[in-house]
Amino acid sequence: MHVVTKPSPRTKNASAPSQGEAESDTSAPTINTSSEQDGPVWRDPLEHPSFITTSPTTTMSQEDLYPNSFSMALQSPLPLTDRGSFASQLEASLLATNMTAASATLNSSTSASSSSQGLRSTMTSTAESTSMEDSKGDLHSEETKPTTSVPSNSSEPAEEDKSSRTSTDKPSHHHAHSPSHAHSRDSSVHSPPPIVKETLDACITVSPTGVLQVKQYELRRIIGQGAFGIVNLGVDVNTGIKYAVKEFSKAKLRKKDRQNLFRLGHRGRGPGRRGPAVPAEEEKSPLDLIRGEIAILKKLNHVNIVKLYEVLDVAAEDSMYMVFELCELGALTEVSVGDKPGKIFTDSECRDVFQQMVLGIEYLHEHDIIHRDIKPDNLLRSADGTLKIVDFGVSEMFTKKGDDMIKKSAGSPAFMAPELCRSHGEVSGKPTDLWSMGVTLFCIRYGRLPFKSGMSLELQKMINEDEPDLGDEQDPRFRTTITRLLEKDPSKRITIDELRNDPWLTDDGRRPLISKDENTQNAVLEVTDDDLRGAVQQLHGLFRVLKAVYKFKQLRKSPSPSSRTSSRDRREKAAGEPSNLSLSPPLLDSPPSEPADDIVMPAGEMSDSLLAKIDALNVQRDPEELEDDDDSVSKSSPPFAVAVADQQQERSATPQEFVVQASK
Ligand SMILES: Nc1ncnc2c1ncn2[C@@H]1O[C@H](COP(=O)(O)OP(=O)(O)OP(=O)(O)O)[C@@H](O)[C@H]1O
Repeated sequence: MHVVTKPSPRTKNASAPSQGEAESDTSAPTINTSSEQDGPVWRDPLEHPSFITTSPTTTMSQEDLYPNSFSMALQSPLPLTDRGSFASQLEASLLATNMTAASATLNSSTSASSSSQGLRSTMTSTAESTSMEDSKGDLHSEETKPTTSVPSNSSEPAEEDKSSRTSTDKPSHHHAHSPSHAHSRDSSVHSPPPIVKETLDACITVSPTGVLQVKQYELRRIIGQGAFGIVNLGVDVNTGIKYAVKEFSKAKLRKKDRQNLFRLGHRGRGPGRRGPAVPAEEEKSPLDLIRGEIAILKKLNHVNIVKLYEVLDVAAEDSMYMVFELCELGALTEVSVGDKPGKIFTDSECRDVFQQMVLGIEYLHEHDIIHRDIKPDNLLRSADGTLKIVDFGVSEMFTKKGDDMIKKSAGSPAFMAPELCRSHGEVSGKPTDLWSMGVTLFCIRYGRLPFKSGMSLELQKMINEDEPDLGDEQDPRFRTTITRLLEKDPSKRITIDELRNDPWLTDDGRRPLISKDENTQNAVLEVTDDDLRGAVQQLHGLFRVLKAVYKFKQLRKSPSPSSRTSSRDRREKAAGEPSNLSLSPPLLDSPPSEPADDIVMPAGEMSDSLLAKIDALNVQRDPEELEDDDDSVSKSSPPFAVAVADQQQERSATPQEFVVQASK
């Protein structure tokens, strides 16, 4: 059963490039070719240091990972954290970043060899160099495989095609742009906005080789771990285009949502004050739980902001998915949480990265969006080195032009502005992003945090009172820039407009930014409350009734909602199970002959034997296990995450065990 959102009238005219265009687009996610030699080289995120745990034993060569302007600086070895002082590092890391759990990256090996054993997501710490080597081998062998090697599920792709009938696009890919900073001079800063497809009842299938496929996206391997689920390398089996498919646990999101409702009214994960009121008594549709993030991402169209292509809910499972542009090179850098310095970027690299940050944030601010969690972990890079701002989970979007007042604290403590540390009232949001940009710039310039403490109160005091140590910084222009970014008083802090003429940023005018008009011309379309509600296709009318009937049938078959599994569970346990079976049942045994406009009805009926097969495939999940999952979210209340016990534990831990926290 596929529900397709009608494109909004505003986005209908947006002409996405044809597939051919997409394929020739150098900035598009790389397409597999049959020959490793002649084909584009896809660089496995797992090879990138940002995908490697920041745990004490991480050692990884970075050669060859960076094709562009960063290559020189990356000759230096990865920052190593000190095994001996791990406890203090962990505390420091908790304050530094909310994603070390993500860095305790999970290496899901789906190589030809592992595929032959059926799908088995081998969760191991990529910190182990041996496993990294393996994963590299796997990746390259995988890349030489034609993407059609895994047959798509018999009738499903056709259904999927049908499901796209109202979304006239193929996944569009932004324009080509030259490597490194040249994009900042690129006249085609914006491509036509992709139309974000929304599918409420996506199908999950398991291919003969045991690879899980959600709609047309084959989930090849896990490339990251977020607060609410994993991030997969997904390949569209129809086009071969690669994506980052972010998987969310609905149970965790619901739990978080309930907590937010309790604490903050209706301001949970999402657009803050723009969030539409949702009646408490009415259970939200699953995608509603991330409606804010979806609503924001739908409106954004900038080369330095990650693109969202599709959101999918799998009704019978605990999982839902967001399909993003893949950022092959992973995070900009790791924040050093130990005594040893992190990677230090050259002056020119710092400028290049910061210019892109400025352009992306200018675009956001110009359209009344405050990111709220700028830090190196949320600055990913595409294959050509272009910076992509990601993670709008705590971002806020404002209705009234000029109103950027934010209240709740969010983001990662080490990157949090002084006014957020000391104030319980409202503060202006834009300067808080500028501060976080300053901390990020400091990190890449010096390989360390400007303010670092394992104790939260002490950290806040440092942020509020201490001046950052610029060491023997030789460039007076940079001293001025960073000092103005890390100005304690938000009203005196440098603004984006001022940064445009900053001598260091522009290298005394030799490296000017593209004009503000050009950078922001592709205006975010006005966001209405309807847009926000429509960020997720609402179920109503006939469909709601049908859904109720379906749910009733499900109840008969399945003892409790908690028996729903996540696709990850299924992936781990599906080896050896019958393949090519849709796990997401059609809506009704006998679908109505005239489906509602925006609903594509399933082609076939759901026979009892099929239901029995589905039941057989449904790995029943212990309700307590689900509760445990939820608990990992409640532990996560502080807006930062992290990670890992010792190396030994890492090897055996499940993803959940890795996540000490997370969430914003
Ligand atoms: N578009 C992408 N391309 C490549 N890797 C990505 C992409 N998006 C996320 N990742 C990686 O996946 C991991 C988890 O990302 P994710 O955004 O889920 O984590 P998070 O910062 O905890 O966010 P959230 O709190 O929203 O779950 C990170 O290592 C990140 O670098």
